[in-house]
Amino acid sequence: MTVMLEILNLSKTFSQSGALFKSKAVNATKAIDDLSFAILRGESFGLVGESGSGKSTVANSIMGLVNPDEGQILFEGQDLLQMSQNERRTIYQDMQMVFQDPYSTLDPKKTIGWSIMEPLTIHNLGTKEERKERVIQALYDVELDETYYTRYPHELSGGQRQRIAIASTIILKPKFLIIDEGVSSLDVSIQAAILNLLNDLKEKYALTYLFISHDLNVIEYFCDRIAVMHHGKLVEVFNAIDEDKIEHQPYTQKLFDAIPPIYLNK
Ligand SMILES: Nc1ncnc2c1ncn2[C@@H]1O[C@H](COP(=O)(O)OP(=O)(O)OP(=O)(O)O)[C@@H](O)[C@H]1O
Repeated sequence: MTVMLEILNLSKTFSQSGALFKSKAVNATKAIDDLSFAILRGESFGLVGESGSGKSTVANSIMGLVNPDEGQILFEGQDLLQMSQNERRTIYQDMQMVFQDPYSTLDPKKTIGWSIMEPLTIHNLGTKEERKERVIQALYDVELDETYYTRYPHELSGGQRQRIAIASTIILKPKFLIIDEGVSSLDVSIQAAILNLLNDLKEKYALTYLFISHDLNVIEYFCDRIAVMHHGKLVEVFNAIDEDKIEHQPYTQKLFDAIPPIYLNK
C-alpha cells in the first residue's frame, strides 16, 4: 500500500495568554511535540490518547485550522504547509473532516438539504439541479432518504445528525476523511451503526480514514493500525490485529487496562 498522508516532525506550542507570554515556557502548552507517522491509502488509521494529548491539534493542523510551528504534512507527497490558500482549497475537496459535535456544525435555521449542499456551493460545483441530485444521493449513502432534505436539525436524533455530518463531507467525494471523536457522544448501539456505515462508505468510495478517539475500545474495533499519543508525543504504532501478541509501551497498556471488562470480547 502507498502512503496517503505523512506527518513529519510536527510541533505546535500554544501560548496560553497571547503573544505577551510567548517566550515564557510556563505559560505555553506543547500540544504536539516532534510527531511523525504515515497513513496508508485504504486503511483506517486510529489516533488514541487521553483528553489533552494533542489529537485534535493534529487533525486541525491537517485541515489548516491550526498553524504548526515546525514540520511537514505531506498529502500524496505534497506539503500542505507550503501551499498557497488556493492550492489548499483545491486539496480540501479530497480531504474532509467530520467534527466532534455535529449539532454545533449544523445551522439550526437551515434545512438539512441546505447544509449538505453547502460544500458544493462553497466550491461552486455543478448546476442547481446537479447539486440537489448529489445531496439526495448523499442522503441515501448515509441510509436516510430524500424526506430529510426539507427537515431541520432539531427534528433529528444524535445519530441522524451524525449521518448528516458524514453526508456533507462525502458529497465532495473525498479520498481522505478525518473523524474526530465522531461517535463519542452517541449511545453504544448508535455508535456501532455509525461505525458500520463508515465501513460501508469506505468500501463504496475507496476512502482512507484518520479516526480519532479517546476510547481505545472503539479505536480497536474500527481501525487497522493504531497510533497512541501522550502529552503531544507518539508512544507507539501497532496493527490492531496484533494487539494481544505484542508487548505494548506502559502507557498503552494502561489505556488497555482501563477498558471496562464488559467491552472485552476475549
Ligand atoms: N487553541 C488553543 N489555545 C491554547 N491551548 C490549546 C488550544 N488548542 C489546544 N490547546 C491545548 O493543547 C493541548 C492539546 O489539546 P488537544 O485538543 O489537541 O487534545 P486532544 O487530545 O484532542 O483532547 P480532547 O480529546 O479533550 O479534545 C491541551 O493542553 C489543550 O489545552
